[in-house]
Amino acid sequence: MNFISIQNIDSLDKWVKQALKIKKNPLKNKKLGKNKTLVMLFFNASLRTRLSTQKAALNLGMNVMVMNFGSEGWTLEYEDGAIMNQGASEHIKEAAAVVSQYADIIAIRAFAGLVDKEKDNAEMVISGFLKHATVPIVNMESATGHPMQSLADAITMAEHKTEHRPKVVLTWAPHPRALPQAVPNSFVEMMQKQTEMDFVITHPKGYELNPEITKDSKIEYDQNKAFENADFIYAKNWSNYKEYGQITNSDPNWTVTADKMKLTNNAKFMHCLPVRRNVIVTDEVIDSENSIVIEQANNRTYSAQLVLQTILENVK
Ligand SMILES: NCCC[C@H](NC(=O)CCC(=O)O)C(=O)O
Ligand SMILES: NC(=O)OP(=O)(O)O
Repeated sequence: MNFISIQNIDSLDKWVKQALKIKKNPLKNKKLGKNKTLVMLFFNASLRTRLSTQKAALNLGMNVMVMNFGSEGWTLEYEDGAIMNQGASEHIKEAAAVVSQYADIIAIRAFAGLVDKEKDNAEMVISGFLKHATVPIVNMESATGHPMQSLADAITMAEHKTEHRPKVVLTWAPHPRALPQAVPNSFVEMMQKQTEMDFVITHPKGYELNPEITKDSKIEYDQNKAFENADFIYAKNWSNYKEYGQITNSDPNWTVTADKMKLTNNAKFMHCLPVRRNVIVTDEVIDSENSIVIEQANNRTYSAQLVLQTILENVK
């Protein structure tokens, strides 16, 4: 069993309930991972994913090895039949097979390059490991998805359940750098599995995410209108998908402000972090009582622990 996408979750409701159970007693399965090793390979920077996934593995009694592959590993070749007389030192065939000798589970972070859409959609790194590793693979944010984040988001929303059917808004906000679509993609896929919530995406015209992912999810181009009566505001920047990887809008009017939050039904503010203060969201909003970003980050541990536990139970 691998955990690559939100589509690997059979019943979101069941998974969220299980994660909340783990949260109540995180050391209950301390023996499950005994003598099992998690190898985490990072091709990009991380704070939450690295520490929460490691913590989750330790809660399960696993051994953990972490490698910053992007800066410390050999440059990998992914193309079959490549004549390797250029920059890459090692082929994914050997690299994935070798890591599998030391690991019972391999977790990988490999962001989108945001230059070549086809290449990013093909998930070169994750696909390479899936093909050539001999142990389960876990996605710690790939080119097109960040499912452990969205599972943590689902857990966090369940803990802040409203009495009425909640309205959840995913809002684009400006950012000085071109960012991947992975987080919003997985958030949208997770929300499509929420039968008890209303969901609206708001972003400037032209910032549509991959339509194969958004499908018939509602888009409202007027951010103020989208915010009306919202119970959860989930802010995230992403770069343009059509004009792939470009920043075509940096309008500060899209920043989440206290005035905008006043349009909502006293909504909770969410963001996966790291966040650019006073660009994505004002200090006033992120420092307010309605901000649940730290709880969200805390739930990354239980999201990861459920994923690792499910895999360990499957390989037993
Ligand atoms: N894992 C959570 C988000 C990671 C990444 N954000 C970033 O790269 C922000 C970097 C910055 O703000 O400089 C993203 O959007 O996918
Ligand atoms: N939210 C998240 O994935 O954070 P890191 O990038 O710091 O791991």
